Amino acid sequence: METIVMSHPHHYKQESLPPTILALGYFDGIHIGHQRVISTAVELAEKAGAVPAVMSFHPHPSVVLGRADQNWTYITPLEEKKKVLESMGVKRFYLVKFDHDFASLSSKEFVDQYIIGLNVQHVVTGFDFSYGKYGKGNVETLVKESNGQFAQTVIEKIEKDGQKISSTLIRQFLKEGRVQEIVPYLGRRYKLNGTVIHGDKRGRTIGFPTANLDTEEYSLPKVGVYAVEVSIDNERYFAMANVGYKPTFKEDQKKPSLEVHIFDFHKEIYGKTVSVTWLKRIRDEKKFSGIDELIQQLNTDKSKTLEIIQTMY
Ligand SMILES: Cc1cc2nc3c(=O)[nH]c(=O)nc-3n(C[C@H](O)[C@H](O)[C@H](O)COP(=O)(O)O)c2cc1C
Ligand SMILES: Nc1ncnc2c1ncn2[C@@H]1O[C@H](COP(=O)(O)OP(=O)(O)OP(=O)(O)O)[C@@H](O)[C@H]1O
Repeated sequence: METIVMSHPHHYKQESLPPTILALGYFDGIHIGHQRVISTAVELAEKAGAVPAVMSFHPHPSVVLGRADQNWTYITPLEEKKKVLESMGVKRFYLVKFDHDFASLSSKEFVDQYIIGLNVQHVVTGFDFSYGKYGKGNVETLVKESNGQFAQTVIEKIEKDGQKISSTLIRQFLKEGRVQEIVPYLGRRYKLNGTVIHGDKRGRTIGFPTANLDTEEYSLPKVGVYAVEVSIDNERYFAMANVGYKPTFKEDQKKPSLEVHIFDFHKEIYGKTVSVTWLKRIRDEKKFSGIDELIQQLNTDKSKTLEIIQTMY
């Protein structure tokens, strides 16, 4: 998949571009609704002998327009999003730099400057796609504003249990620690990558060594303890994870951290990438009155995790 970065002001025009079918949207998570939009573009492109492409925006508009706090995180940060798109058969990824200049373009200017020059035959969006200043452009205006230069397919609302499947809903599930319930919305288990960093080296002294992970722009589920599966160098292991502040030992940690205790694993992995797949939430994080109490709880957590894993695999 080729990535083409588009920053403002933009006048991408190349006569030699092959006919393109373009799916449009932010697509954080690439959930079941997004998958329908994108796979429709891929299928249409296959039939027409055209190139399947996606246009997306970065960073998230909420960050740039100041609607989110400073610690905005993603379900699929950019690199993860690219991998998922590639696996779906997308061949071109138009990545628009989202900034104030871009956000102030009228809907017509967006179509003229960003889409018309790409030899787009057909656009695919969801029913509630909006674009341009104040989000004024919508599925009714898109083809009109191109003067009929491309065809359009609008995907109807994809719902589950009466709710629109959306990035917002999946974020809400993460916030509530409902990692298991995410699966039918996201279409897969929630997974994130982290780099192993140095912790306080206390875990090994209590018989539960942990890999402390820097998860950068990924969203963490609610503070607490979880059964997880991890993957390191393409090998899979079972593990239990703690998202939190380690209140038994620390009083001043500002942001929750993620650490995993991997069962039957003793390798040195500092600096490596660990991917964590979230299976089920076990309990809240607690402040224990001493190390022995914590150890006892960790043994219980381990039994519980193994039980959960047995019922799942
Ligand atoms: C499965 C699991 C559950 C944990 N639960 C708690 C907890 O409830 N309260 C707490 O203060 N720390 C908890 N911890 C964090 C431990 O305090 C931490 O692993 C230990 O202090 C080692 O930290 P270090 O890796 O920074 O050396 C938990 C860790 C794991 C792996
Ligand atoms: N459940 C859905 N059914 C059909 N189309 C959808 C669905 N969710 C998103 N889309 C479409 O996918 C594209 C990307 O949408 P967007 O990234 O805004 O997703 P979203 O999940 O609705 O996000 P948010 O929760 O942040 O509003 C848009 O064209 C949108 O209309």
